[in-house]
Amino acid sequence: MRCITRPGFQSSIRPRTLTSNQYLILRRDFAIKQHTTSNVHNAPIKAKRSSIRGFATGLFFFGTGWFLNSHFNILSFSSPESLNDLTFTPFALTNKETVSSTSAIFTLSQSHIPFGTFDQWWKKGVWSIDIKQPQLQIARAYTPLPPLDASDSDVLRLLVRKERRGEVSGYLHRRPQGADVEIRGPAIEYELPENVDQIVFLAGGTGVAPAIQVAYALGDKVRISVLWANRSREDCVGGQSDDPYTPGWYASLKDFFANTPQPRDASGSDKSLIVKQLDSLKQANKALTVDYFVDEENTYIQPQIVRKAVAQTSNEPASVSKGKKIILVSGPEGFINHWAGPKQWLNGREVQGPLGGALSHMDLKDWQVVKL
Ligand SMILES: Cc1cc2nc3c(=O)[nH]c(=O)nc-3n(C[C@H](O)[C@H](O)[C@H](O)COP(=O)(O)OP(=O)(O)OC[C@H]3O[C@@H](n4cnc5c(N)ncnc54)[C@H](O)[C@@H]3O)c2cc1C
Repeated sequence: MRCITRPGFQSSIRPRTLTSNQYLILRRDFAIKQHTTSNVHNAPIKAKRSSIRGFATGLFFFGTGWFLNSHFNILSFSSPESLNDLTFTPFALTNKETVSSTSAIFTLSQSHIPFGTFDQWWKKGVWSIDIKQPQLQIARAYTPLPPLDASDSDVLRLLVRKERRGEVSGYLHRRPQGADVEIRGPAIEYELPENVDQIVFLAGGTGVAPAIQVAYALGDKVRISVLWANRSREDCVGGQSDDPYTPGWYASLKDFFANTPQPRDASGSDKSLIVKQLDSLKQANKALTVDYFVDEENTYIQPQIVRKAVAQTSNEPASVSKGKKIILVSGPEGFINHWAGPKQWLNGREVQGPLGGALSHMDLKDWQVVKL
């Protein structure tokens, strides 16, 4: 191997004993340096003074900036505490409401958050924020639930399932009330097109949160059919389907022998918080329907149910329904894969990938499918 000496290193291999010529050259170098540097002996003192002055000036500007920012929020663009999609900012966990044995709604707020921070986001479509687990330095996305009324429009309410051995969901469920939680975002997951007029939403578990966002964003303008599947009834207590599904003879027979629990009627106070929010959205939009499917009750979303939902919402005369028709699929990976096929990774980004799964075998005509 050839050994190359880099120019910067050449001075370090200068011979220890100098010839008279070399000695003269060194002296000349020293003389030139002395000539070009005025008052060499005072230089360290001057440098020290100017660095103190620089430090004091820096301190003054930093202190003034910090004071203005913290007292008047003048420099909000540089505030380390304003919510942004690059750095994490602390929010306080102000409330935790149990929904079921595995999920809860967490309310996160910040006392100085500017009024109306999320107003624009509620109109866009589906959006999320990231929550950080600080010990492991990992983050996961969560989908805020729309406000119940004007009083909670500047807080974030998140429906979070506690995954078995899940790092971030477990961390969040362990946080005591009043503790800080670090947040980044918001980030748009799916922007609703302008001219949408029909939506069928297939939601699995906490995948109902984006369905609630969409229903809230569209108000009473659009026909929406939400088909919500859960493993157990405790996640959707009191949820009554608008179009009750009649199980086939096989499921009925299985129910009979397996003593399958039947859906309970629930009074308003027994209803799960999510069912209550869906009910209040239905009050605001008479064209919103919700159907509940529960694994432990042997009710599942079936292809014929999706076909029916698509046909129902398509029954408008062509002159009335000119807008887009969209099927949104949201939930755990397995749920999305089953209905629409897996998403794909392209150049480090997750993209839709081709339509697969059960929906690819249906004649969906002009319906567009979006995987969330
Ligand atoms: C855009 C978006 C929005 C979302 N919105 C919501 C929402 O509103 N609510 C919600 O609850 N979730 C939501 N999620 C899902 C959420 O981001 C997390 O993926 C979820 O909370 C699990 O994260 P975790 O860190 O708790 O689990 P992870 O630690 O990532 O674990 C995930 C799963 O892998 C298993 N696992 C982990 N380690 C091992 C191991 N060593 N061996 C075997 N199994 C293991 C765990 O048991 C768990 O089931 C959303 C996801 C996205 C992408």
